[in-house]
Amino acid sequence: ALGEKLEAIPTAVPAEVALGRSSFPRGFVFGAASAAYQVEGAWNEGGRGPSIWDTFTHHQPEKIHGESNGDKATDSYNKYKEDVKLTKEVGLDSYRFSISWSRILPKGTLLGGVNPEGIKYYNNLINELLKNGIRPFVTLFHWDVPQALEDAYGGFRDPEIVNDFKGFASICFEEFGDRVKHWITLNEPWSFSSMGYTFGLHAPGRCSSWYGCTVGDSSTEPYTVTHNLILAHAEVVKLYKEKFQATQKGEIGITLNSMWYEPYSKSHHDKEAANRAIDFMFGWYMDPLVYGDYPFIMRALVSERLPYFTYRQSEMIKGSYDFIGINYYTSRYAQHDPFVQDDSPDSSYEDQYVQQLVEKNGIPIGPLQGSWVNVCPSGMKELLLYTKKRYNNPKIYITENGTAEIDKDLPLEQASEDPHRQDYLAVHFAQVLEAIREGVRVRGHFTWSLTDNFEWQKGYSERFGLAYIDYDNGFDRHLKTSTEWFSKFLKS
Ligand SMILES: OC[C@@H]1[C@@H](O)[C@H](O)[C@@H](O)c2nnnn21
Repeated sequence: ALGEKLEAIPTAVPAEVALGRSSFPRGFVFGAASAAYQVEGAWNEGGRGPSIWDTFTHHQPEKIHGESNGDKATDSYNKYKEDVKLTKEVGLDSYRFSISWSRILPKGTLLGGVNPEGIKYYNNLINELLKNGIRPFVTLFHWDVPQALEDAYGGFRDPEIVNDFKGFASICFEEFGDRVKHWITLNEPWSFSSMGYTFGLHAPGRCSSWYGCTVGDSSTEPYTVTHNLILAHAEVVKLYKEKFQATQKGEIGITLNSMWYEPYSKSHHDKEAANRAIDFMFGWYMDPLVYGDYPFIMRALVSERLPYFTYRQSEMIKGSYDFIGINYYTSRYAQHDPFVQDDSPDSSYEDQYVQQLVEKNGIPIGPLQGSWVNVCPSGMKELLLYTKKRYNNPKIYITENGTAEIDKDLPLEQASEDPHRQDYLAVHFAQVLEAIREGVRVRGHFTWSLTDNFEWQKGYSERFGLAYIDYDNGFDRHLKTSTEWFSKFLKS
């Protein structure tokens, strides 16, 4: 079938792959994505209050490549019209972006006051998109907790944040819901809780001392933070469905990231390890959303460190989505990591007893692009089929999928050449199409990212954009060569 043929040559897909958009179901949405802290800049302009990412990059600069930060990012706060123009030039249907919580509520709470300049900025962005026939897909939370809430009660470590997240969401639904019809509550709760609280590599930079942090506990905080994220998500969905959906007629969901896991060997133990790996990354969230509680294997292995939902909470969480957003980039081998006698609970990562490997017998699971994207298109299809089978075939948007190149300070001409991105997208489109033909209800695909941007702990060293940002020359935007193919694909 189409998928196999393309997958057989994952990095040399001919550009004329007959995979035009017309192969996809009518109405399938092709978009590109971004996130507030990674693109806006203007960190202390227009009334914006600080977020934990401003604090993290300013106070722990050594944790970020080149000690860089998102103070200016790609200056999208001032250049958003250029970004909308790029989206239109490529021929995309939709632009996924996130709203900066502390730009709308500088103190994080409704009581702290709404920032009118923040409301104005997002109205301008939404109106510019609609004027150009581009559909806004809006993420409410893409990791940028207002610092004021971190100071007041520890952010997502405290259930009080559920009410403040509801307050933020209610303002967004009221102010933008007449034009925004696709809402995502959270982006990647796994990344926020694991990178921020297990490994301490992302804001707020908390983890156990043996992971190198001065504050935090990798064995408990990721579970507490995840618990409050899930409750915050479900309360906001309840708010939208009770107060806004009937009149605004939009849809609301959540974005979860997951790798796909292949057993390292055919052994029973490694097959079990692959199941644990997907449960500790994807099931951690999908099981509560579909079945009302965490995966059994997590209950068994994490035990008293895994919080409980009340019956009412469980009922509220179950089915709290119109769609599931899936962010897929790459896959890993899963190898059983045996129990040892004096095992102490280290972290939400060690709790799964899985070695996640990139290579088997010295051969990578897929050719490496950027610093961590091993091109493994079959993993996209496997994850989609798994979601269909295990979680009652939900409506799905691929809310992120893309690849990167390491910044080599090349001249503009060379830096804009990205045949690897053309190959990457073509083979992943093929896998999505295969999954759709096997009954998976995929309704759209968003490429990460529209432009190069602030890549978190990697700073500006890794470029994921369809458009190149020339940080040395006025932050000019230049579409990369892959978009020549992408535009043809979207028109054919
Ligand atoms: O690393 C590239 C991108 C980040 O830039 C996004 O902010 C994040 O949602 C994500 N998840 N997986 N990969 N990504």
